[in-house]
Amino acid sequence: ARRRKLRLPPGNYGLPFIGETLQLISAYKTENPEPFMDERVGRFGPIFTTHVFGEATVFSADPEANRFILQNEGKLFESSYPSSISNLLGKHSLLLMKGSLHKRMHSLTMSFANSSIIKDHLLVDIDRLIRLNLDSWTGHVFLMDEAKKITFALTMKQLMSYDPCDWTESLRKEYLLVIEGFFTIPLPFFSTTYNTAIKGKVVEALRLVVRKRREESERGDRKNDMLGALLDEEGGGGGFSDEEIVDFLVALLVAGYETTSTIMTLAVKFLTENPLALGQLKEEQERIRAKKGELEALTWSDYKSMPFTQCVVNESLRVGNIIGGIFRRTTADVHLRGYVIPKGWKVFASFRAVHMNDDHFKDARTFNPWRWQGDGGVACPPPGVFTPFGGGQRLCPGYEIARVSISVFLHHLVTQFSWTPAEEDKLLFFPTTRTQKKYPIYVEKYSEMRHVKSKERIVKEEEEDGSKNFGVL
Ligand code: HEM
Repeated sequence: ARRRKLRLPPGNYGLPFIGETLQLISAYKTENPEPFMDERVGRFGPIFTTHVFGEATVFSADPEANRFILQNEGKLFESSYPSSISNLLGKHSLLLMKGSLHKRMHSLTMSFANSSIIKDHLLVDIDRLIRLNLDSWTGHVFLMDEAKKITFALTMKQLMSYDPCDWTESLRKEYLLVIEGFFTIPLPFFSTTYNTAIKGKVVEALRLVVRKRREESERGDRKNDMLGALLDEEGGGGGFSDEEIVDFLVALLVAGYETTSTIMTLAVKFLTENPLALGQLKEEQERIRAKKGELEALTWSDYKSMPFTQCVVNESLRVGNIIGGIFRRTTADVHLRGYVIPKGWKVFASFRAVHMNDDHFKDARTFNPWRWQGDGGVACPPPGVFTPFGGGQRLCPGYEIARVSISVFLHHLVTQFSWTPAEEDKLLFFPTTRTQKKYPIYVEKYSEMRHVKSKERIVKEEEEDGSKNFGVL
């Protein structure tokens, strides 16, 4: 038999140094970034080589290869983030940890956010905090901004037991500066020092929280949140410094903030554009609400009886591609689907390319939640085909919390409000997936439509409320 010569995947390196970076970026700045992958997959096949962000990189648009990459984390591959992202996250974040420390901390985070914990106590707060946010909606709302407030409130509660207050709101504003500063730099992969300066304030605020909680914990006062778990972990032989704990918390905040809030926004956008799907989801949610009192919180069994909503969440994750793929570096020569990738090379497993491929999802580029309807539940595609939360040792520890938060949000939104888009808004994918105008909508609350009040009553209430509304000005 002829010996097959092992070789690098075929591809183009583009211009010296910048390679094909500009082509990649300009594709992702449009509503339809697919051609960048399509052209290369068409010419070279689903595994090809390119040169982006200063380095030769093997791209995979192949579900089996993606699965192999995810499953061999820590063996043949390790996660590899550009220095700008490492700076943003801090080196003690879960995303940047490696080896046995990563294993231990990943499972600690997973166990903190697993379904029995959500069922047990996180769900009540998720329900309450989402409702609290929606209570303030009137008239014109930027959905993306509200979704971000919600996500921040949920995360602050889950990480360190803080309810929304002036302090959390000012922390959120500082935090926004960090994140927005980071993502408005045109080439985030090259930026370095800018973020560290503003990040300082967020870090400083959290350091005070950690110090206080450490004292409380030493006095035996323990709280049942992520920070509590990190402080307790010390007993397990770890002994994290305040610095390490703060880094760890900030990275959880970063990882969950944009992702969850963007999916909330996109799900609403997709539903608005698909009245049939919205109608079916609304019917499902109204059926659940009809069995409960108006103010009663959703329970785990309510959450488990929303199959169509789960189809909508899946489909929003599939089409939204919040995390388009993951970067890795080979730690040995890797044989992959007939090619060899040398040790030390960069690899990008594109989830987006698989999610948007007609071979794996019929009419992949249309939003169709019904495609997820399986026999008696939500369909489950073959391994490597649907990976919005990654997989393997770095599977997103927030995946269940994210799904629950989005579902609870959709429940309260559709049972309490009707809405119309205030402006046309479109999707962009660079530097992150988002809508251009933060998805502005006009909302109307059903309860206000149902119980039409008498005019005198409204005038009287306004008089009573007057001092409250204007007192602060
Ligand atoms: C829709 C929402 C979300 C999406 C689409 C998402 C997606 C992902 C993906 C694809 C990864 C894998 C990264 C890799 O392999 O390099 C990941 C990791 C991670 N996610 Fe999420 N995520 C979401 C929400 C959250 C939330 C709410 C949290 C916070 C609890 C969170 C925390 C993390 C952390 C800490 C990691 C790093 C895990 C590790 O490296 O071991 N994510 N996420």
